[in-house]
Amino acid sequence: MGCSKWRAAFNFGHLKVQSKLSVFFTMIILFTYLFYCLNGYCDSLPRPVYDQQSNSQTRLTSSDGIAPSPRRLGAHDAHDANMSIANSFGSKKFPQAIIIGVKKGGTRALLEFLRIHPDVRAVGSEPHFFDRFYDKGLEWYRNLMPRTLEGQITMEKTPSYFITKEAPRRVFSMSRHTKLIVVVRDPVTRAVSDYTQTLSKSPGLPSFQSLAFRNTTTGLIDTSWSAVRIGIYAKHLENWLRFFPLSRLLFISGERLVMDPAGEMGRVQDFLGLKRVVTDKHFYFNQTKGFPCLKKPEGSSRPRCLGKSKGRPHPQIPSEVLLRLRDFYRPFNLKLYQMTGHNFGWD
Ligand SMILES: Nc1ncnc2c1ncn2[C@@H]1O[C@H](COP(=O)(O)OS(=O)(=O)O)[C@@H](OP(=O)(O)O)[C@H]1O
Repeated sequence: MGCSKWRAAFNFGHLKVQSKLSVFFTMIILFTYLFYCLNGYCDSLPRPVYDQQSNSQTRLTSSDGIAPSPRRLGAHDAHDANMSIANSFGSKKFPQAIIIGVKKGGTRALLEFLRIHPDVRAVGSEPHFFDRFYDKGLEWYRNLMPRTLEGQITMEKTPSYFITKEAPRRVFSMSRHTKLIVVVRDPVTRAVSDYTQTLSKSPGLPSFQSLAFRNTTTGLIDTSWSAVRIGIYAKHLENWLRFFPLSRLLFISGERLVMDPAGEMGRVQDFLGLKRVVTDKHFYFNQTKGFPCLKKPEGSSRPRCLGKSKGRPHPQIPSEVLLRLRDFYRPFNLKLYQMTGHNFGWD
């Protein structure tokens, strides 16, 4: 009985076979569309550019800093689904600006602060293309980049580029117009910070002083220890200046980035030709962490500080060791001040 009703409803006998077929296919398309909509896939329809831009600001990354991981977001998951929309628009470009150093200078803080700017899109993790993965080729590198819309800047940060001999030539051959940002920090504190990081991974590490000195009695510094070598900024900078004019480089003070993040961010935005969108309104000083944190980091509406590995306590190093290291760095620091025309006030 039921079957005959259906038969009657779908009785297209008066139509030609061709018309029957076209009605049949139309219904299949309609049902498929309905099925997809019920499952939430209709969201992938094109959206106005304004939406794409606002979504692009909430992109997630795998950074070790303040960007939340997709799983941690929970209630925001529905919102995340829209992010793939933003990602399917725009195009992947080579970075126009790179934070090339220095390790432990405050490079993560700088990148996370920049990422709240709507015209900046950056890779969350460190690509290490110009030092470790250069043989993978430029297309591999470009594919790592987020999609950008007209007027947006693509960025990445890999602090080891600054000390990599081949990096300046390689970056130059990608584009001579690449803007380079270097976050420098007192080389003595930087060395201790570097040591603290290694110590956290290998608790049995020898003492700082036994690694820093080639000979403890003469006080000869071991420049082959990377924690020391990285801090000879003037030497590394010479390599970059063989390929790039000084005007293509911006030096950010790691100390000022902590004391006055908005001030340093103003300089970065000017250098990148961006509107000064990131201002003091975006920061608050977190007393517990002892560092500035973001009121509203990218991809989150809640205030967030950088992760535990950023801004951690340093082990106590004997003051005579630090003084000896300070003496060692002084001439190189002065050279850096001279080369950059900027006194970082470490001496
Ligand atoms: N806002 C804020 N919050 C937390 N930490 C901050 C911030 N600004 C700068 N810093 C300093 O950044 C240091 C880590 O530097 P990097 O991010 O360049 O390290 S890394 O090379 O990527 O491992 C880290 O070094 P440590 O203090 O030794 O942990 C911090 O001093």
